[in-house]
Amino acid sequence: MQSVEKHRSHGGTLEVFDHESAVTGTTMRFAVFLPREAEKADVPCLWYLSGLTCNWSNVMEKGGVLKAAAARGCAIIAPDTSPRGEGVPDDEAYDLGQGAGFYLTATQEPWSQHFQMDRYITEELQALVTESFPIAKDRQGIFGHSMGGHGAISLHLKHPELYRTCSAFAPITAPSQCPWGQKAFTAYLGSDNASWAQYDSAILALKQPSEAEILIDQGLDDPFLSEQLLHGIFEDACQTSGQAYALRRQAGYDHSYYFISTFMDDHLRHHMEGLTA
Ligand SMILES: N[C@@H](CCC(=O)N[C@@H](CSC=O)C(=O)NCC(=O)O)C(=O)O
Repeated sequence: MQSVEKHRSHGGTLEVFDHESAVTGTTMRFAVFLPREAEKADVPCLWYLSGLTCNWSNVMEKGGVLKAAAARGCAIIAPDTSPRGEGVPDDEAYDLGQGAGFYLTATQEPWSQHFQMDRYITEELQALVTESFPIAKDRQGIFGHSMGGHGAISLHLKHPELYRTCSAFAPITAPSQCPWGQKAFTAYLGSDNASWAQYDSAILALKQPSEAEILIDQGLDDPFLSEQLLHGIFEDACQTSGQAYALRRQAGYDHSYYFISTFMDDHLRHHMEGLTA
């Protein structure tokens, strides 16, 4: 693991690392924010999964997460959204390939060799960061935005003991039924959509609800709302299964980091209340 940049921020430290991933077969980059409390004790940790086209920097630079995490004594881990580099397949479109890993294990060529983002995050990066940093393994949560909101909700529902708390900003909640998800799942998983259910948050919420309350903020002026995000399908699934959720419809807000940063502190509070209960 190699440090590529390090900054003091809000009394804590933001550091960016490269490491060789055996799971993706590439060099992967991620960022860690440690609050000042981490100098003396293990701290709770939130995993933030970003959306299409993003890497570690979007939330750290524009999300308002450093100030919020420092105020609550919480670590933040921001992985990349896909493997990258020469030899890694890509697509001309922004919503497939590099920057668009969809937090799943691809089974189809040419993607399957490198695109293993769920195992990378839940197994390899999990082991690396909990061995390397003062993180309380039993106080971890997960959140994310858009494609990363899909990742956060699906990984929480599949690993509720690991990620005890969950929230999302404008998540893709029913990827099997929206154009972004259908395109990615067809490419990565194949056209037989039986395998898609394991990565679909609405289906997971219906079939294997968790004991946590999932907080979602959704801007009502989000240009992707009606076609891609489909929170009504997720809400119906939660109501049927009993999955606890709080869906906050935010008038006037769009899909951007101006929206995310507005509600970031609410999400940190949601997680910290859940992790300290
Ligand atoms: N710019 C692209 C659209 C990509 C986009 O809007 N990405 C969002 C996430 S969308 C769902 O996962 C994002 O977070 N962008 C980065 C940012 O800093 O805002 C296009 O070509 O239309």
